[in-house]
Amino acid sequence: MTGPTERPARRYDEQRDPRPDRRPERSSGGPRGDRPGYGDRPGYGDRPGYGDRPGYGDRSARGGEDRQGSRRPVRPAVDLPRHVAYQAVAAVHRDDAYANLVLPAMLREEGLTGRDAAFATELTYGSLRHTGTLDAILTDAAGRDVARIDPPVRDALRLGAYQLLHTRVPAHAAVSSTVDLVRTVAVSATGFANAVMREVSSRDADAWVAKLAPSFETDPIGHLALAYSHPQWIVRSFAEALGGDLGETTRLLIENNERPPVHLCARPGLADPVELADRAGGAPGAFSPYAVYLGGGAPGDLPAVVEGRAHVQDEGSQLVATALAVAPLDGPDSHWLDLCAGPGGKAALLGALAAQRGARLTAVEVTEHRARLVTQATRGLPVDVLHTDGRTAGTDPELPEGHFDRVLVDAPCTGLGALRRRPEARWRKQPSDLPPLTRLQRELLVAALRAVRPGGLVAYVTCSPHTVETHVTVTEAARRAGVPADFVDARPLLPAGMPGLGDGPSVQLWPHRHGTDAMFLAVLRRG
Ligand SMILES: C[S@@+](CC[C@H](N)C(=O)[O-])C[C@H]1O[C@@H](n2cnc3c(N)ncnc32)[C@H](O)[C@@H]1O
Repeated sequence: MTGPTERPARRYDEQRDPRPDRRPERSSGGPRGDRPGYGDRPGYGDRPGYGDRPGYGDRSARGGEDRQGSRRPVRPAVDLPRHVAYQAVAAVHRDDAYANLVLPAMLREEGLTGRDAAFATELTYGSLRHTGTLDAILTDAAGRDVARIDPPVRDALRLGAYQLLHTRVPAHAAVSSTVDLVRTVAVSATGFANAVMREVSSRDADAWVAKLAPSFETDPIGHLALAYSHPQWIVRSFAEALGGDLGETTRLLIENNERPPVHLCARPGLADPVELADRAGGAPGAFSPYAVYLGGGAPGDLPAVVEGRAHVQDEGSQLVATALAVAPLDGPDSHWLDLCAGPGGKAALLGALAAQRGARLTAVEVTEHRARLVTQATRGLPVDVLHTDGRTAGTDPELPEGHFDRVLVDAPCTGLGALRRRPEARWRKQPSDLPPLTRLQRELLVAALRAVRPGGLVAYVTCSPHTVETHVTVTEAARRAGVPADFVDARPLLPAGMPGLGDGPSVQLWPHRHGTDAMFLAVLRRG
């Protein structure tokens, strides 16, 4: 069993690109001083271990002076990409921020583009994904539990260790830039940081895994968790959903550590995916007739997205929403319902399909802010947004019993199927999240079965493959619904020839098999 193999071909050697003139400043009158969200943000100083240190860019913290106060030539402190990566990682750990939200904002604010933006992104996402393994290595290298290292120093060391073990940044550059970074946040810890980084650099990633991971033979889950940086309970749940196949589980873990492409949905009747792919420099999707794959860039700036003819949406999400729309149905077919609609990706696709079919979609969302997002996402489409609790479906006069022909329950879930898109998520989720979520999932599905008409269809969807959120929830809800419900084979509702769909009747998509998020789909027909 080998360790992580992720080694981007990108070289980033600060020796070649020091950019001293682009160093961020945090002087009192400078642009950073009064900017919310960075060093002077409200609350920054309240957190133990973060706030009481010299801020980044403070010259006294940059190595311009030694301990005796004598001047040495001022060296560049930290290049802007590393600085931004550090700030993003610190915000994730300090403020519970989401990397995919804070990082783009920081990149924009700092004017980082192209290779610099790619490097900052790689460092941020990579070190967050690999946190579990990096922490085990840092604990060993430091000779003390990583939890006992000051948070700012710990974040800097994680970034440094990531560069050493998972990028082609030369070791000397990774070590010296990390020490420089530590100097800006905890000047007294530079010697410690230097020693830890040198120790980390004494082995490559595979050798560290060989040293620290339990053997695959005696503890396969523990081994995979450390080798591929996932919590053990998540590895166990993936292995279970994959029928105990640890080879496949390994491929999934590897895929979760890769940066996924952006997927667009060309809204049916409003955009042509081939044309959109041409214009956006992407490629049409492999499975969804509406999908376009992009290598990166800023999809929100594309004219088709700005004009509401396309939206960003994982191909798996497109496939499960489309499956509900194409499932054969006898009788009327004009009332569609999306019971968990926010922020509106599937409602937008279903709304566009409803427009072509003379149907109308009711989109329900319990959170006001997210209900507003649904309204924005579905503007111009035959969609009515209802800000209410979906569990009232079948009893609420606006969501009458037996009224709807097709119902989607895209249930709130742990999101374990989308870990590749949310680098920090795997460390935030807990097994204790499951019981309240599965109760809610069951109640929403029971409500959906009340609201659908006899003969009508309900699609139950999660972006989690955890069997408690998928098979157990569906089976339990069908049992408790109080109306008859039969499983429909969901496999023929996906594009012909799509491989790896299993034995049915439900379908589990996988990043390593299909290149999609791990979406689960079960389709029920009310008797
Ligand atoms: C997985 S997300 C749905 C994603 C959405 N279908 C899309 O494609 O953009 C689940 C949504 O259900 C909402 N939700 C949670 N509990 C709900 C409830 N009781 N009734 C209605 N919506 C609920 C959450 O706020 C969240 O927006």
